[in-house]
Amino acid sequence: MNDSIFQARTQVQTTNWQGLPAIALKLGQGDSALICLQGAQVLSWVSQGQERLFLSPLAVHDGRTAIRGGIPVCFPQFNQRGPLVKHGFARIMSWAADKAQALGNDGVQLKLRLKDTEATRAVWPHEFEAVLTVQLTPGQLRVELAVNNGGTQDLPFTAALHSYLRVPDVEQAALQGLQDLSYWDAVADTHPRQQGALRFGVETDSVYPRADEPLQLLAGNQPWLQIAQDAAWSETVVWNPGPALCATLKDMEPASWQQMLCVEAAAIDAAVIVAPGQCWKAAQHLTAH
Ligand SMILES: O=P(O)(O)OC[C@H]1O[C@H](O)[C@H](O)[C@@H](O)[C@@H]1O
Repeated sequence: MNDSIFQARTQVQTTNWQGLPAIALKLGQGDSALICLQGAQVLSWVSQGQERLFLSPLAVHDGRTAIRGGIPVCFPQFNQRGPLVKHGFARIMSWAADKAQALGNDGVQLKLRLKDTEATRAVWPHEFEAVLTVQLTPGQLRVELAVNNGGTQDLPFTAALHSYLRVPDVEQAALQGLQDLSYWDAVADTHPRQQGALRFGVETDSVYPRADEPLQLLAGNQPWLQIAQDAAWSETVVWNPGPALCATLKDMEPASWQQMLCVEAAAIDAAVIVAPGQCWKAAQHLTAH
């Protein structure tokens, strides 16, 4: 699929990832992204010649299992905070892609849609349309989740953009910007206050309130990524399984925990409620250094 509205060197191609339908975006400047229709999941983002997202070499690709890596969309339930499958059904369903559109001089935007079906209504009795908008511009990836309530009842949900960021070595990484915030350490089940930057090496699973300023992820002492989230994402979840939990995850190599860090834009502590006819939307913005 090449489109004349694009600059000669901006490319949009239908392709596949491990046999699953996918769309590849590439800018004239060289940055690229790969989006799988299963889950509307961004699986790859290459900026300045470096892969910025982690995708497990053992990720399952059977079309019905959650894909380990990239940016899974958790909707309409985060984790096991409700009766639905873990992290909701959106990540294991096939979304429909609109035609890609040009964005500025050298950018591209792709919207993917998921609507209620008989199967979703059977487990979650709501009429909805979720729209994931992926915007790729030089050095930046912006991912927005919108949820439209097409029904006559309030639509309550929790959600997250469960971004798996690739890092050269998580034990040499630091995440800045969450200091002084009180958070829930889900591993210890305690509510401490964050002292300084986050460092990694053991299992980390923590829920922070959203910080006012963008977060900075350092690799060694070098800036690696900036992570920002719109205010409607009220929480940030930071997850790394560490060596012990990673060894038990069938779709991760034992050492994979060293190459990833999940920094998730989340709306989970209180359910979002969308009134009939209304829309909720919020984006996560990743900027490569
Ligand atoms: O293995 P998954 O179902 O993809 O979940 C992976 C992780 O997601 C989030 O980060 C949660 O906070 C973790 O508790 C969970 O283990």
